[in-house]
Amino acid sequence: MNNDIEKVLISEEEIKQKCQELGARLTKEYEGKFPLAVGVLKGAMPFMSDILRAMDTHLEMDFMDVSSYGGETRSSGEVKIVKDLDTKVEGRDLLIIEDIIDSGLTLSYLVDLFKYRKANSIKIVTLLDKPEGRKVDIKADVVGFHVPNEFVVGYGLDYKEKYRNLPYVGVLKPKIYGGE
Ligand SMILES: O=P(O)(O)OC[C@H]1O[C@H](OP(=O)(O)OP(=O)(O)O)[C@H](O)[C@@H]1O
Ligand SMILES: Nc1nc2[nH]cnc2c(=O)[nH]1
Repeated sequence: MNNDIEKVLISEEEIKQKCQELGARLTKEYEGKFPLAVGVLKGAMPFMSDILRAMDTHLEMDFMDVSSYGGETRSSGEVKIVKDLDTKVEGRDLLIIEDIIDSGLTLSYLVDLFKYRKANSIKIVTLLDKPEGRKVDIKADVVGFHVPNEFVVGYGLDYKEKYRNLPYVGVLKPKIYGGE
């Protein structure tokens, strides 16, 4: 699997340090509160696991699965709920955890949904931000790293469901896209 990677953009060590730093920051921001951390499946799973374990505060976890993409790398522009939360959102302080904001369609849909469901507050935390991909105006409150306008994989991010288990973020060799 590692042989399929052309270049590493963000190393395992850099991700570890960033999770500690952001976890400490969120610990202060949520002191005395009981936030509901919402992981957006599947990509956010590794980041959610690491950043929440770096937070020294009580919190609740739940998961949402929405899909804004077809089978491959291009956005269809559609967002649909594949799995909804089990938890009531009304009155809660939401901490949405994402792996990447690209077009912004996924998060824009989720923020509107959670506002409609009367969340008390909504904070967006994303490991990666790809500002050049934006199609709608949305910003994260907490960003780990900015990435260039390239398709990235690893640490939750897939290409055809593979590479999510890479411990770093990188770019695939061109032959992988053309090789099937
Ligand atoms: O800003 P956007 O252009 O909407 O892209 C970001 C979304 O795309 C990816 O999810 P995907 O729908 O591929 O599902 P996955 O997490 O299960 O891979 C990623 O995990 C984000 O949720
Ligand atoms: N794997 C992957 N999924 C994405 N979803 C939106 N942008 C990306 C990206 O660059 N890589």
